[in-house]
Amino acid sequence: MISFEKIRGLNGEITVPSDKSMTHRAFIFGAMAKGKTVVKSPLLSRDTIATKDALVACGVDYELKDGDMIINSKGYDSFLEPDNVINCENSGTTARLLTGLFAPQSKYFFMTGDNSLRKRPMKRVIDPLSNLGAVIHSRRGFLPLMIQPSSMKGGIIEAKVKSAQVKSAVILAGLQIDEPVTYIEKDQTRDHTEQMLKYFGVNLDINNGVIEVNKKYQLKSTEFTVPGDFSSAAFFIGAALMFENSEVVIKNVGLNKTRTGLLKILNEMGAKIDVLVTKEGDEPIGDISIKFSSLNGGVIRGEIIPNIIDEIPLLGALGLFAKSPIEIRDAEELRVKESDRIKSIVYNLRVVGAEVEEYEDGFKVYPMKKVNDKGVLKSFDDHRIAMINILLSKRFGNFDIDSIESIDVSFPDFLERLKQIEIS
Ligand SMILES: O=C(O)C1=C[C@@H](OP(=O)(O)O)[C@@H](O)[C@H](O)C1
Ligand SMILES: C=C(OP(=O)(O)O)C(=O)O
Repeated sequence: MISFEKIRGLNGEITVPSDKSMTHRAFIFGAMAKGKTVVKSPLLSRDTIATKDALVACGVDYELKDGDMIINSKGYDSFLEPDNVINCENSGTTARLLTGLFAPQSKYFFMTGDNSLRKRPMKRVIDPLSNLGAVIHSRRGFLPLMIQPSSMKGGIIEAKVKSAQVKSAVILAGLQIDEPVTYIEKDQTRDHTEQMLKYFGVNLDINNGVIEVNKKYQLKSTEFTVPGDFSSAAFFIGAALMFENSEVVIKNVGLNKTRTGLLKILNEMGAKIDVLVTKEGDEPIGDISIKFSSLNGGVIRGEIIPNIIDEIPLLGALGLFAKSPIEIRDAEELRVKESDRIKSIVYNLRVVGAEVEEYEDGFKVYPMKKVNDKGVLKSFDDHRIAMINILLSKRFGNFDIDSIESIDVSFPDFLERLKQIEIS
């Protein structure tokens, strides 16, 4: 059990850890490319280390030097067959992307994960990869799974779920297959795989949600710098809007437009947010400034949902402080994250005293009327829920949290960085 003193606000300039999604991909692409790749300022957290360790098991060399990851690889045609089970730990991105990477390898791979990951669906990647000829056995669509040698062929895959991980798994397989592989998604999901492949010398044909991997590609080794993680920055953006007297600048954040929907939503709700782009390009970077502002509520649904998927629980917490309810719909994907994030956020907002309605695909949070005297917030072993609980605990001062250990998945030094800008 842990509790925090109440704070009054946040003030100052801060940076956030490097992007988790981009670090996973940089580690994977660096392993696929022949030669030496330098990944500058990667995120070193439980999730990204799981990806690196899996690739070390395939014979790829990773060396950390002054905070940069130096990858030496003979290329994906020379991966070794791991002689043990690969543990993807807590990381859905590791499990889904590596299933796509390994499926065409004509080797045996055994994969598992921690208690949370073993409950998360893998059928969503097994089915499309099997349609391309992969042979994958799983425990009823969940980890553990086994990939068996097969001969994969081209094909057209239509997205059944709004998931960048599924899209990326199909692309990673497609890059190793001689025949064309096409992936069609109706709702745009984060496109780091497509954008970052350009840095590794691969330009995919992309048109209106149709992504074509036309042939087998070899990746070129390169140098890639990972910017700050927008989803981690979101906690400071949210905090600045939860604590009056706040004024925060978050430096060097990745601003890929398939990730920053939260800014658009908050702007529409009346938040004072400015963005200064410091580097244009396929993966733009910039500084985000936020001043405390009171928000109007609203209904959020439709195609923006995949863009804000990891920030939705935080939006729920902001609903407590808005002038009218915040309602989220079309977000059923939240139910299969590290925890059932609809259940988790609804539970915690009720602990602090909020009126909340739960729906199969979302929730509705009413503005806070009366704060409960005390209670225990639960993190459900979910890093993003744990960080929201820390903010709620510091905002109200009278709630304990059962555990915050899970934050090492994406933001190991969250408390230390928050402390740098706290006004007590
Ligand atoms: O591709 C990625 O790096 C991710 C995609 C999203 O998951 P889904 O693909 O399951 O939506 C997101 O929630 C996760 O944090 C990271
Ligand atoms: C859902 C998340 O990650 P993953 O799916 O990689 O476990 C997340 O970081 O919020």
